Amino acid sequence: MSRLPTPEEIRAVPKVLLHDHLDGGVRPATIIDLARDYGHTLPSTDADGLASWFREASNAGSLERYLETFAHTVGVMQTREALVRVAAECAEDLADDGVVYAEVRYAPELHTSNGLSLDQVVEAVLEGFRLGSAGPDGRPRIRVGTLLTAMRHQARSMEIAELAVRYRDVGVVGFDIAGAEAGYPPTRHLDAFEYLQRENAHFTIHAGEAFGLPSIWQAIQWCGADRLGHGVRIIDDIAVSADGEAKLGRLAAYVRDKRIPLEMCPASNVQTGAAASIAEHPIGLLRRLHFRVTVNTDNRLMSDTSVSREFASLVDAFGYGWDDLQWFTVNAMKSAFIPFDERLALINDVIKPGFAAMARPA
Ligand SMILES: O=c1[nH]cnc2c1ncn2[C@H]1C[C@H](O)[C@@H](CO)O1
Ligand SMILES: [Zn+2]
Repeated sequence: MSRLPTPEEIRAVPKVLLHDHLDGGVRPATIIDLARDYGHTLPSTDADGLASWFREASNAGSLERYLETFAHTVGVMQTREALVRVAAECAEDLADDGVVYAEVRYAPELHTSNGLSLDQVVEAVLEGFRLGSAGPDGRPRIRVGTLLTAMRHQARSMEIAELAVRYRDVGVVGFDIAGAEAGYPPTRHLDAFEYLQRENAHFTIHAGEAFGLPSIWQAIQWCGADRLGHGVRIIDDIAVSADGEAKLGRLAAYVRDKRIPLEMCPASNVQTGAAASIAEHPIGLLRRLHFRVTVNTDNRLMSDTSVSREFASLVDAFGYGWDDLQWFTVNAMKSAFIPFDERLALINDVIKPGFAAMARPA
């Protein structure tokens, strides 16, 4: 059997990230700087101590408790300067990890408590991504598209959907809803999703993470989601017999047949209790059954992760090789919210040559 990809090799290949929260990936040292400037009290003022605090507090076993940690990132992301800095550093960190295309999401409504308007929040983040994407020669090292998230327990989704459409030609590529899932079904925001469909706009929905099949069913069949954020609970609609044969229910079959992308976030799911461990994560079964699986970070700070680390942990748990990692990457690029010709160019000109050079060195 050929040698498995090593962490360094994984870092070197071109990767694609579709599900990453801006406020879940702030550098600990930056949080400390900003908290000092804005008088925000933190659980630790030492960068390593703060990093461990986030990791441990996020090992909560429930999505609701996991989400409480965001008070310490969102709390320091309330000015234009802070947002530009956090977004620029996010683009740099992703590019350093070898990510060539990323869709990064955040909820503009969470960043207005110091008086910024929703438009000012969006413009600050776009400026940060522009600055952080440029290499030393000025040429972009990474392409970052933004998804605007509405919080599912609030009632501002229509406003945020309109914001996403307003900024669609200058870097915002789609819309999402996030936050506690139980008790806040996607259909609560049906007017926003119907508006986006009339506008020919793209959106994903966090569904099937902390709640089961009804959430996934609503996201797809009522709301018209292009992709599913997490979607792990789709396995509740798949019966696997003792000999390994899988029988798909109607919803699981629909998701697979329609090639609906699943934005899987293994490390995050273990922390929130959506999966017991990486080795038992539904991604193993779903990959085997050829669902359109993609691999994502969700919150790099809370999970102390990166796309490369997620891949490395899957290599460890499932013995994945280069073909699997390329398959996840091409799946993600195919599922991105940028135009088809641009996705194809990244697949043919960047991703495939990058993997070919690594898997079959000259
Ligand atoms: O995995 C998640 N599920 C639901 N909501 C989430 C997850 N990760 C982050 N969020 C929330 C907390 C953030 O403040 C918000 C916008 O990024 O989205
Ligand atoms: Zn998420």
